[in-house]
Amino acid sequence: MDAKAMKIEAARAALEHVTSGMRLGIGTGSTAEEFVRLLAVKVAEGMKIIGVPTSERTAALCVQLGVPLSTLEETPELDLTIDGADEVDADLSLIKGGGGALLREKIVASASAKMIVIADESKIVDTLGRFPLPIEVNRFGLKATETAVRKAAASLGLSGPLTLRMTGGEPFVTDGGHLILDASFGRIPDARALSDALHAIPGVVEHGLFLGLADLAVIAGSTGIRTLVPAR
Ligand SMILES: O=C(CO)[C@H](O)[C@H](O)COP(=O)(O)O
Repeated sequence: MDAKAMKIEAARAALEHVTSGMRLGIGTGSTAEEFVRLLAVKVAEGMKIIGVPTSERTAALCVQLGVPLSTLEETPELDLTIDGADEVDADLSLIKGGGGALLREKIVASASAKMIVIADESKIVDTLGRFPLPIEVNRFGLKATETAVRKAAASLGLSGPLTLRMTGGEPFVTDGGHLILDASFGRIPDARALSDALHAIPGVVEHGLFLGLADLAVIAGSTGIRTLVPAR
């Protein structure tokens, strides 16, 4: 099975957790997009759901495929969010934000009674940090925020390149109008401590550590699907 086929299988298995009447958070990224495609088929067959997308990109795909949408203003409490991840550990702590949607993804997941992560097995890690940690920052005071992030990381024994995410020669701008610093700190032994330290920096809008949010991971591998629950 190639990577795309694994993403489709993970999305298909997660779809079994969706029932008619649900208010659904809908993630961002290539795996989440496979989920949207399969969900659209169910909707066309009569399944009644209302979706809250985690990005403009996901919203556009849902509109194109006829998946009914709402907003968190209209629908502030959701039953289930299904989203991809860049890394998943045994506690179902995640790194997210490879697609730049981490802020809305975290808001939507936090508004949901349950979060299911869908991924192929390449995303499983022993310790978070192989994938650069996305940190969404305000444009104002970028250099000062960068310095503060370096100091916060250093206080936890972490260091490494902090790179402003670019696209087409310009800084990448999130749906919320912010910038992203990708932090290549390597292994993050205490993700909670790093999360707290980053949240204490005023210029940091949000970061891609999703701790205690995922309830179930549906992981597709060459030998089939396995589900993981948090080891915590
Ligand atoms: O967090 C995300 C977007 O902000 C994505 O869920 C994450 O990057 C995984 O994407 P993909 O399914 O394409 O590997």
